[in-house]
Amino acid sequence: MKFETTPGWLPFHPTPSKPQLILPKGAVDAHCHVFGPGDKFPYAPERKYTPCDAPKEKLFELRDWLGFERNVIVQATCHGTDNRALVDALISSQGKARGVATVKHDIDETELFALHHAGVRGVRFNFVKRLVDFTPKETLMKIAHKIAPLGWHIVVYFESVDLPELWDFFTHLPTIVVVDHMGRPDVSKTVDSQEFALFMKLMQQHTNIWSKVSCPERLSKTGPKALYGEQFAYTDVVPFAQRLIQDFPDRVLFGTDWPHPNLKDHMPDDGLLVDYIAQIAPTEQSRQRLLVHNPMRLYWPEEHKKI
Ligand SMILES: O=C(O)/C=C(\CC(=O)C(=O)O)C(=O)O
Repeated sequence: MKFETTPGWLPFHPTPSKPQLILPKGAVDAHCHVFGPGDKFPYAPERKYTPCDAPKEKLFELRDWLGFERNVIVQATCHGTDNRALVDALISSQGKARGVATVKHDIDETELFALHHAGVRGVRFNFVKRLVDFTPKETLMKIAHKIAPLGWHIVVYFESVDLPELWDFFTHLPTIVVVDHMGRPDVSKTVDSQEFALFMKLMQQHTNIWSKVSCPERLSKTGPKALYGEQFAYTDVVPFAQRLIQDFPDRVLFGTDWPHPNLKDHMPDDGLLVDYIAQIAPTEQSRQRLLVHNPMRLYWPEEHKKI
């Protein structure tokens, strides 16, 4: 099937620069997506946007160019609960990718085992209203209890203003919970604002909750943008990521978010996004934890034990 992208869709950067930052050996890009290609893996009828194709080959090329060794591929809402593109990418990665799927509450054991076998290690619950229709919390809790025995975790994506309402649900989940993009703070408020303090409290009180310190390009209001060689991009987001890395060094992950769906303003140079990591994790030790130790513990525990 042929798909028209959402009007104004920004395609991923065609020629990312080579990062100046040399990533540690074994670095994991812990948040990225594959889209389609639509003629092989059609986009879901219930989707809220139609992206440009971003196939596995491009993702793996980018992984090698940027200096990552592995990917965690996260199911995006444009593919709904059809995980075929994700599974195909995981299988062709030859063990270098693990996945986070989106599943229906009535998924059976055989389907779950097949996903596990392909490399899926978690499910994603998306609460961002522009991206998904509402699913009752009881339904999500049912899924949570179904996947918990597999040792999987749950990735949650929400807007910071919705955290108070979601608090009880999150804190009753039976697995590790990974929050996408720092819970999307409003970075025009300070890192000490009530809003971010609530997120910090969530992390302090619940040691099963982790955070991705990803997506400065989505959260930044004042830039500067990761374009044209900028080595100090998105400075308004840096204090938020720094605070999380400092206070919870063993529960943070970083991902590029390639191919950056739904950006309206600009498309970052992924090489410069990698250089951004030097601002939030300035020491080799902090980068080792953020990019190797933590994601390996969560996604490749069997190998992590050997490191
Ligand atoms: O890529 C991301 O993490 C963020 C997205 C897309 C998304 O999450 C999805 O479609 O599932 C966004 O904010 O539009």
